[in-house]
Amino acid sequence: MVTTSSLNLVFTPTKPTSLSWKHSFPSPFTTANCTRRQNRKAYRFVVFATVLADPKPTVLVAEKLGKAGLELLKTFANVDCSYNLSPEELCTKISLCDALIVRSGTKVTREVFERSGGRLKVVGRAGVGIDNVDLSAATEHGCLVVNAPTANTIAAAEHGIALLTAMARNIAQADASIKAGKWQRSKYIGVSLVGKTLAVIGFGKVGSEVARRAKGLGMHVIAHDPYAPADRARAIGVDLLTFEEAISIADFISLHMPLTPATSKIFNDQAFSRMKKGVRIVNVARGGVIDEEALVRALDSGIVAQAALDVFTEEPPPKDSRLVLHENVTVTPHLGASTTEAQEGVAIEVAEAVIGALRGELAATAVNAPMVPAEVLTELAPFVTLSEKLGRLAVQLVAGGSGVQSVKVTYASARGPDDLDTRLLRAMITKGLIEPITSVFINLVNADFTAKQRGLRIAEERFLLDGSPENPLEFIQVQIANVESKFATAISDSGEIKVEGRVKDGKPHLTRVGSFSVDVSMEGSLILCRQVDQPGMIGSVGNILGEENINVSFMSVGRIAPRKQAVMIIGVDKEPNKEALKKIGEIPAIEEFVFLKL
Ligand SMILES: NC(=O)C1=CN([C@@H]2O[C@H](COP(=O)(O)OP(=O)(O)OC[C@H]3O[C@@H](n4cnc5c(N)ncnc54)[C@H](O)[C@@H]3O)[C@@H](O)[C@H]2O)C=CC1
Ligand SMILES: O=C(O)C(=O)COP(=O)(O)O
Repeated sequence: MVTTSSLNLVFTPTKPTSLSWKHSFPSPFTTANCTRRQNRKAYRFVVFATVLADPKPTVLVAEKLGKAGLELLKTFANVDCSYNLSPEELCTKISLCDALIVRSGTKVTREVFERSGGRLKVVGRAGVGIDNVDLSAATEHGCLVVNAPTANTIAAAEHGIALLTAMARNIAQADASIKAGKWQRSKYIGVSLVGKTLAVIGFGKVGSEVARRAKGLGMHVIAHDPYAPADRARAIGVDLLTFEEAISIADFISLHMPLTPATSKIFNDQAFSRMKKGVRIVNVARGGVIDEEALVRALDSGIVAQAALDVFTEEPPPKDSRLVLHENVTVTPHLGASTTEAQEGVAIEVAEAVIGALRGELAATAVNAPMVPAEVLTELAPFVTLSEKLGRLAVQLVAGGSGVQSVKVTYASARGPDDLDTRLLRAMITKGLIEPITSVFINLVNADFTAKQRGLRIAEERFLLDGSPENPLEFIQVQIANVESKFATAISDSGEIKVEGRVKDGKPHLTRVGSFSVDVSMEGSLILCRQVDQPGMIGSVGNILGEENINVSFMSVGRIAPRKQAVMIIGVDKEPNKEALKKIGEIPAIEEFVFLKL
C-alpha cells in the first residue's frame, strides 16, 4: 500500500525494507513484562521502514521537557511545545504530528490514536510509568511507544527515602506548625528507622535503589516482587517474600511497582487488615495501587500510623480529599522524578528514542514490540526482507486473496529452536501477506494483533538440517492452505500454495514455486509463466515486452524434464500494460501466467 502522509512508518511495496530498532514487551502487556526492562541495554527492538517524504517530521511535546532533549529534537524535527492541552485540543492537533512526547500528566487515550489518522508513529514517555498511555490502542494502530526507563531511577529512589525520613520525623507537619507560630516539641516526637523492617513492594530499578539506601540507614529490608531475580535481591542483602509475608511483618512499606490491572488497588481493606498496627506507608509509584478510601479508613483506625504520598489516583487530587488533608499524611505533587538532573536525563533519553524510531534506526526503549537482541537482528536482516517478499508473493498467487486463513511457515535451519528467534520473520511474513490485500499497514508492533483480528493463523515449523549452524537459515517456505490459486502451478502436490526462498549473497531469491525449483532474485516485479518446454519461449516473451519498452532484468526457467512443462520467471522493471499481458497469454505454448509485484 502507498500512504499519502508526509511521514510514515509504512512500507511501500516498491521500496526495500529498512529496519528500525525498538524495545518493548510482547503483548499483552502484563506486569511480568516490567522485569524485562532491567535487560534493556542488552536488547534492540525492531520496527519498520520509515519513508520520509517531508524531511522534517513534527513532534508534539505536550508536557515540559528538559532543555537538552528539546534541543536534540529540534535538530531533527519541527518541535511543537504545547503544554496543558485539553483532551480535545490534543486530539485535534495529533493528526498533524508524527510523534508525541508526554510525561505523566497527559492521557494518551484510544481516541488520540484514532484521531491521528495513522500519522502518529511514536509516543515517547519522558519517564517510566506508561499507565497513562493506552498501549493496546497504540499497538492496534501500529504506533510504537518508547519510554525513558533509567534516567529518573535515582531521583525517584531519593524521593522515596526523603518521604520515609520526613514522615518518620514529622518534618512537614512540624514545619507547618512552626510557621503558624507554634512550638510543639512533644507533639512531633517521631520514630526511629534503625533496626526497623522496611518492605519494598516492587523490587525493580527504583525499589532496589530504595532498598540499598534503607540498608545504609540501618533498616532491615525485605521485598516482594513476583518477577525479581532472587540473586539480585540476595546481592543487596534483601529477602524476597510473598506479598502477605512482606506486608504483615513490615514496620514501613514502600511501594515501587507499576500500575497494572494486577496491581490496581492491591493495597485495599484486606491488605491493610493484615498489616502490623502502626505501619507506615510510602508511595512513590502510582496512586492507583492503593484503594485511597481504604487507606483513609486504615489511618482513622490506627492500623496505618502515617502515610507519605507522592502520587494519587486522580492528579491533582480533589481539594477536599480526606486522604490529602489527613493529619497523618504527608504529600508531594508527583515530584519523584522532578530533579534538574533527572529531567535533563529523561529528556535526552526520550528524545534519542523518538528520533531513533522516526529515523527507522535503532532505539533501545520501546514498550510495545517484541525484543530482539541486536546481534540477532543484524544476522536476520536479509531474511527479514526475504520473509516479507515471500508473504507478498504468496498472497498474490491466491485467487481472491482475502480468503487466506491458514498459513504454514517452515524455517529450515541447522540451528536448534532456541537459537533462532523467528518473531521478526513471522511479523514480516504477516506484513507481506496482509498489506497487498488491505489498506492496513503492518509493522512489528501490530503484526500479531492484525493477523489475529483477521482470523489469519500462522503456524510455524522448524526443519532441522544437518551441518553447520553458522548460517541462521537455509530456506524459508510459506504455504497457504485451503485456497485456490490464480496460478495453478503454485499449488504443491499436497494442495497448498507453496513458495520458498533463500538468501544468496545477501539478496532474497525465490527458489521454489509449487513443485518447481527456480532461482530468481526477488526484485522489482515478476511474471510467472507455465509453458510447454520448447525453444524460443524466452525470445517470444522478451519481444512482447521489448515492444512495450519494458526492461527485463532477468529470466529463469525451471523444468521437470526436457520438452515437458517448465516454469519461466521473468523479472521486469515496471508493470506491463494489459495489452502486453494479453499478448503473453496468447503465446500458444503458455498454459498460464501471472504478474506479481514484490
Ligand atoms: N513518582 C514518580 O515521579 C516516579 C514514579 N515511578 C514509578 O515507580 C514505579 C517503578 O519504577 P521502576 O523501578 O523504574 O520500574 P521497574 O520496571 O524497574 O520496576 C518495577 C518492578 O515492579 C515489579 N512488579 C510488577 N508487578 C508487581 C506486583 N504485582 N507486585 C510487586 N512487584 C511487582 C516488577 O517486577 C519490577 O521489578 C513505576 O510505576 C513508575 O511509574 C518511577 C519514577 C518516578
Ligand atoms: O517516570 C515516572 O513514572 C513518573 O512518575 C514521573 O512522572 P513525571 O514525568 O514527573 O510526570
